[in-house]
Amino acid sequence: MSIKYEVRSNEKLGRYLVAAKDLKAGERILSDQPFVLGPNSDTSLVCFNCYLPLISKFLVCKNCAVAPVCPGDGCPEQFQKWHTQQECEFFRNLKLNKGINPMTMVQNVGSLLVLRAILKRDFNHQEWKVFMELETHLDRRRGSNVWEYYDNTVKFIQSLGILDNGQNKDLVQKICAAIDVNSFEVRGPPIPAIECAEILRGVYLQAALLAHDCVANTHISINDRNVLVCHASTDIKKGDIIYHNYTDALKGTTIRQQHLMIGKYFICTCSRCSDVTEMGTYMSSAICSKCKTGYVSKKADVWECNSCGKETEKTDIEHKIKCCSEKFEVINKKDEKDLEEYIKNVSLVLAPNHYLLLDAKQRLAGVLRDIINREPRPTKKVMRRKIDLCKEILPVLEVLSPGICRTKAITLYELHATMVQLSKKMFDGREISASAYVDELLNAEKYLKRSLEMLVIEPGNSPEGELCAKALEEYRALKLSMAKVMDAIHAQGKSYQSENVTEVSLHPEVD
Ligand SMILES: C[S@@+](CC[C@H](N)C(=O)[O-])C[C@H]1O[C@@H](n2cnc3c(N)ncnc32)[C@H](O)[C@@H]1O
Repeated sequence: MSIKYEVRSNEKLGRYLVAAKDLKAGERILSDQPFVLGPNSDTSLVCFNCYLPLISKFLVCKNCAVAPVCPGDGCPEQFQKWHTQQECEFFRNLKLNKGINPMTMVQNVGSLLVLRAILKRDFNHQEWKVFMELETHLDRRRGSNVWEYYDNTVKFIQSLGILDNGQNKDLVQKICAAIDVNSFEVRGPPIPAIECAEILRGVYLQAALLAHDCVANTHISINDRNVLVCHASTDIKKGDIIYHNYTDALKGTTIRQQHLMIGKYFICTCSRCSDVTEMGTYMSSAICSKCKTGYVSKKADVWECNSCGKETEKTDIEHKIKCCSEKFEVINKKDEKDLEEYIKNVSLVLAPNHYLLLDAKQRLAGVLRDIINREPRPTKKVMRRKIDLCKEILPVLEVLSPGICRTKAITLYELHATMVQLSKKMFDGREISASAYVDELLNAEKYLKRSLEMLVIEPGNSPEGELCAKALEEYRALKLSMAKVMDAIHAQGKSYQSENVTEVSLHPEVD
């Protein structure tokens, strides 16, 4: 494989990756095995071998008699195993020499990742050296709350007697810092029956060098063997910096910056962070209380309307946003009515793409999807509402996550699915002609194809990979439906003529 990236370094970013050649959207840039993978520092008990949660009971590894592992038939075969022979031997010696017992491990599961990183020192010296060179911001952490927070981990590791005499607790703090600053969130194995997973953290030594931008040009996926693959999400020119977004693209600038400062110790100065309109989305703005049409956005210490120019005291606007945010915390986010009510009220105060509204709209689209899938005869009103919500969310995603984006792919898929269902219902009810039905299916096909273009790079065995397989099936079914309707049109001696209707969600609401 030709070289896709080079490592550079500068004062501002430290080390970072640049494209060594022109890269096309969807092109694979790198693939990386985890240097270390494990549970979060505040996790509840997980199996040391496969990372499934251990809820009520567990066994201990037969060989070392220390590591807590899955009860019953043991860890499911298909999951990767992390309690290595070397670790097992290490625990066995600890038990023999220091009388360590399984309860010590149960109580310190949050320090397992750090322990596993230290054990790498003896078994993979080269990788350990690279790990130790990662950015840690140790001086910024020294004496802070996070330093204190990891005191328990320091004490636990010291109690195991694995640090050489000359090594002080700074080494453990450095490992904690290297993990905090450089790790990626990794989905643990799917928990049987409840279809969700523990969130783990993994350090990937190549991917750790990716610099951050709030509008990234890469797409990261991690498969069920925990291999990280980084694709270009847009075309990247040779010499351009390869960026990953360390934070959530669907949050406003203040929240993203807080997250980056607390976890990664820098102030982001990207084009989105430097633009009060957040690239024209007005994602953190409120509606102007004077002219009622403009959006007020934060400009240094005041908030200014983009239409009438009125300046509003920072405290006034920030109080309003805080109220909307607190209200969002307490509503039932699985309830259609609560979400609709919230959207209605908050739309009077905040700009239409405000991140709180977008969050509420995404959740409402999910609730409506469940209703549509559950009900034997979902109403057209519900389907139209879901279509409208997807169409409101997509343009924002298009701006903030250009090119390949997981949320966009899922939203496009959902949009297509509901368009197909709604147009079928209307055609079956003789509310639209066969040609209008074909028009609708063609529109849905466009969304589905765009979704598929993004989903194909997802690992086959991930939830998105499974969605890709489903979307492919639906693509075939859609083609078949269109062919059948066309045949029916021809059988009547007519030909298909596009009616160029606007998409069905905009038709008058008749149920
Ligand atoms: C995951 S590491 C990236 C690799 C790191 N530059 C190195 O040399 O090891 C994250 C750190 O890189 C730096 N960094 C990444 N993106 C940045 C950006 N957009 N602005 C400033 N610093 C950034 C910060 O120091 C951050 O804590």
